[in-house]
Amino acid sequence: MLAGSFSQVCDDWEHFLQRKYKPVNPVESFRTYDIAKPSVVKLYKEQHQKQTLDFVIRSRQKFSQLDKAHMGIWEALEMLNELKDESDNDTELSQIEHCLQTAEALKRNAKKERFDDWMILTGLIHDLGKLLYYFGAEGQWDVVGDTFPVGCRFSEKIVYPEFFKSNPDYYNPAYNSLYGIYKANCGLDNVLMSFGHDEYMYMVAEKYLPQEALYIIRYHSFYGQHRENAYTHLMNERDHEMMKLVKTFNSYDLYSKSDAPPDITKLKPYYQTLIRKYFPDKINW
Ligand SMILES: O[C@H]1[C@H](O)[C@@H](O)[C@H](O)[C@@H](O)[C@H]1O
Ligand SMILES: [Fe+2]
Ligand SMILES: [Fe+2]
Repeated sequence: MLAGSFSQVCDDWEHFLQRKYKPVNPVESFRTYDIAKPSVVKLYKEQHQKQTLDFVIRSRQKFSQLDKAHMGIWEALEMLNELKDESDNDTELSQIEHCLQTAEALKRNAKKERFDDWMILTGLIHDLGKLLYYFGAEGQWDVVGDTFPVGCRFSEKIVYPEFFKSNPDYYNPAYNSLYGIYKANCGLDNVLMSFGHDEYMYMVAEKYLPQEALYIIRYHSFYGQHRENAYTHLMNERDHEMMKLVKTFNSYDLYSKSDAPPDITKLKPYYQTLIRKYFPDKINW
């Protein structure tokens, strides 16, 4: 036990040094999974093993009821304050801080980029689905991390593709061809993604936000597509249009992680007003 935690401290320290002395190129120093924290590797090992088509169908069913809580957006953000995302190699901050960093980065560029205010709001709430962790998820592996389609071949472009070899679907001929259970260009609407905070928050926000915002929330962790373009064969026209927005959003989600921690109390009034414009006081989770 003691030896275990000692080696954990050593691993973390080594990771810290590797990151600290890696040449700082603002873009290249993010998502460097070749020098990942041990918690990140462990997370993806479990995620890739357990996210099967069957699991996704059951999780969607379980969480689409929205019977887990009834609360407001800011309340939800505060609840997320304690959560540290084990899959994230780039931030040690809590999730409320990450959400505010993303929103603030979008706000700073809003005029220049002509972002509507819902884009800023999307930054604020995009990771709120991580509350799943407190609502009966099985661990962090079904809450955080990059997402990918299930029911068809796992792309080699997904982080740690080798871990898919312990997923039973990897060996199922109905699921391991290029299209698997899907048709060419069927649209991501018709594709089942690994279950996690994106899909859950999409369900929670569905009644309240414009389609573009919902699309960003639903696919923001789909790096296999928005970064690697590995699933274009499943996309339709609408996906191509919408995916541009996801790419734009991603640079604010990712690169704001190096900004200074936000002053939560100072920012609260602005965001409460913005939240009120789109959401009622309390919503179903
Ligand atoms: O580790 C991160 C984190 O969990 C993010 O919230 C998610 O959107 C990313 O895809 C993932 O790489
Ligand atoms: Fe996320
Ligand atoms: Fe995020």
